[in-house]
Amino acid sequence: MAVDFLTRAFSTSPPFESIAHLRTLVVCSAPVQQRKALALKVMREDLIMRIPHVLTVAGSDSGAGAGIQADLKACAARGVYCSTVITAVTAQNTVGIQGVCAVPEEFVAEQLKSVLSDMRVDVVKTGMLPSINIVKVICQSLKEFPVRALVVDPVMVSTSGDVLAGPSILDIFREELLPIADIVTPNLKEASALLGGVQLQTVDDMRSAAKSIHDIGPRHVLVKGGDLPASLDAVDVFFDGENFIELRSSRIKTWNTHGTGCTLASSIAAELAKGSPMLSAVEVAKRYVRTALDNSKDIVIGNGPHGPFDHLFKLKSNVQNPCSQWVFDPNDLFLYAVTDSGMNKKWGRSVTDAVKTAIQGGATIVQLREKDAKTGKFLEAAKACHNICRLHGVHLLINDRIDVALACDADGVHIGQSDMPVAVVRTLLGPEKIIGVSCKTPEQAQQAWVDGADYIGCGGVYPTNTKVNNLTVGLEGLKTVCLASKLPVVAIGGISVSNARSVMELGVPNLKGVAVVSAMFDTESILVETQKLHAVLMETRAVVK
Ligand SMILES: Cc1ncc(COP(=O)(O)OP(=O)(O)O)c(N)n1
Ligand SMILES: Cc1nc(C(=O)O)sc1CCOP(=O)(O)O
Ligand SMILES: [Mg+2]
Repeated sequence: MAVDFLTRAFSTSPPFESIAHLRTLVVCSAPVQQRKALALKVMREDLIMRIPHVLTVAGSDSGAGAGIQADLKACAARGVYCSTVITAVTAQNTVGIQGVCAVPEEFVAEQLKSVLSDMRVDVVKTGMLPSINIVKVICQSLKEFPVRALVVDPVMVSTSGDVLAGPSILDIFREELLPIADIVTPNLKEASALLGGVQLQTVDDMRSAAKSIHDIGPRHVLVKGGDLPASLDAVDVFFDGENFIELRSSRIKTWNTHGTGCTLASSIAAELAKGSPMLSAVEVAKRYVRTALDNSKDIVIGNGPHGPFDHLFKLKSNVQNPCSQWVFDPNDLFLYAVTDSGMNKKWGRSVTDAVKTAIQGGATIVQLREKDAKTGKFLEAAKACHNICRLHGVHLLINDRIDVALACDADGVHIGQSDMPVAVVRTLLGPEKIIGVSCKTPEQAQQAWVDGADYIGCGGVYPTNTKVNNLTVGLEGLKTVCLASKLPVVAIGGISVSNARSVMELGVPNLKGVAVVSAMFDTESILVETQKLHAVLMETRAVVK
């Protein structure tokens, strides 16, 4: 049925506008005598609500910071179902591991069969695997019951330094488990052990290790650099067999890091189960772990040096859609439309028409900046614009108003230096939402990165009438901020068709686009002016590249 449905879907013409529209088109395009049966099947599919499912195969941590318990909490937080196969029971707390009791491999096999033969598991994630035979049993079960993806966290040593799987396990990891893994996520010690004890001290070493581990057989490798000297940023190296991607973030200063490895791997599994591509899954999982750590700095549980953190921090604040999968791409900043209620009023347009036309003209991201709107009207407009943006695959951000962004489940917010602090906004919105911050200086840009923003808006590049008393930083100021920024930058302020080229020709790699208000919305034709801006940007992109 699924294949049949997809075949029809992709041969559907004209293009469908929504899944509901597509389903109707598919049913109507079937021969008359098949339509009723097809409609019933489609309705039944609509009614069956499948929840993405991760099976974790790992050890139990009695302290509940890591292992099976961390996996269950992470999956719950990320909105997927998690079943469990327990490979070992540990007596463990925040001080260390007091005892380990491995589960006999026959009983691991029995648990695997129970789950895999009955439930539709999307992704399997492995953690602590205390014996060679347990690894064999897992590989065998996965042959018998294939799943969509296998995430291997090659757990060997706990945060407290206790050994959870000895060197004898390495051969079977290399020979049987890694070759069937979709991603393996070693930390520096584990990567070194997998490669026979090579020294890993720099990011270049991590790249070589990622490549060598990839040669063993997994499709993707994430070498986690958390153990690099604490003075450096946190860097993980992702390798897909062709490209290396350094995933950098500032370090969160906290002792509560017990269980981060398990949580990251199960969060990656959760995103894969929802259908994310691998790099997006890794990025979202990293952001989730980072936000959880940031929200758990003050927790005190136990007397040991590394306490657990709060996976379910979101329960303390607003709950967002856990199944959203759409990750921010800095290139979305290319042509950034920022609305203005005064301008729409002047030209007699609704904000929804203005947004729709800007997107038709080539806007790649939209911000609702409705300074005069009352809250109720703003929310109404935001909901309507969000529907339009979703339909066109364009992110919608809300200027200043975190409450409105939450209420309409917008993709994020843009805030200024005197608005709510980024870290607080991040807690309110969660790890997946986009946060942009206005910055005029290198110091502000650095702080935005440390606080977990996604991009910065830098201006005014030129004088503007849209924002009163706005300081103009000029092209030089923009360049200085771009060079100091670890985040992508969008330029704003007085930018139009006549000067957009000069802005983009600064040629700084993290300057990703221009944000425009009046040159788009204070015009007779939003469509024509947006198209012109888009064309200029495309030309400069070709030249700068
Ligand atoms: C993309 C982008 N950059 C900068 C701003 C300005 O934000 P802020 O400093 O909060 O000023 P107001 O827009 O609230 O007047 C922006 N909105 N968008
Ligand atoms: C909203 C805003 N922020 C700025 C900043 O410098 O941070 S300049 C600005 C107004 C941009 O409007 P226009 O494209 O009409 O000049
Ligand atoms: Mg603001």
